[in-house]
Amino acid sequence: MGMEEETLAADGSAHYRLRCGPEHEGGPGVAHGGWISGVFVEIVGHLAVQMEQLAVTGALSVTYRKPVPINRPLTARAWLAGKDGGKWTVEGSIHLASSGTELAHATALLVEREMSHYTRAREWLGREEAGSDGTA
Ligand SMILES: CCCCCCCCCCCCCC(=O)SCCNC(=O)CCNC(=O)[C@H](O)C(C)(C)COP(=O)(O)OP(=O)(O)OC[C@H]1O[C@@H](n2cnc3c(N)ncnc32)[C@H](O)[C@@H]1OP(=O)(O)O
Repeated sequence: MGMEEETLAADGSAHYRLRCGPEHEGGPGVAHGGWISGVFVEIVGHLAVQMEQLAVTGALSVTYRKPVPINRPLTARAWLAGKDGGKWTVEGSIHLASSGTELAHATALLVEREMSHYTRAREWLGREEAGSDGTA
């Protein structure tokens, strides 16, 4: 996703240097919105990894404030905004490195899981496909 460096701050927030390459161009000189969302999924998810907790993204809301330029140094941050049992609210932002201006902001709901999540997912897929006649 164009991540070049990650640092963890003492307050637990994660800070990144990154850049959007031309392969993710969504309009002349600017990033595709899917790349921006993908960066957020990665950085909010990685915050849980850093805290040694397996969690999946249940919901992600992105506000695209300004076009994100390709081929320019960017910075990003992710931080824990709240926790309610096994549900985490994690926020993220992407900034133009030269000015610090916020270009996009995200709020994500992460849901804690055990590794059995993936076994159940495979079992669920098996049931779905067994019930399908293949014409869907
Ligand atoms: C440079 C370094 C870079 C490093 C990069 C490394 C990358 C590493 C990082 C990469 C990271 C990649 C990460 C990825 O890409 S994860 C991939 C994308 N996400 C998924 O595939 C998840 C698919 N969805 C599910 O599996 C289920 O729907 C989940 C598990 C999310 C919930 O299933 P379920 O509902 O059966 O779970 P529960 O019954 O235990 O519910 C628990 C609680 O959560 C509440 N709830 C659930 N969903 C929502 C919702 N949408 N809004 C509001 N609330 C919601 C729910 O009401 C309940 O609340 P409460 O009743 O307890 O109050």
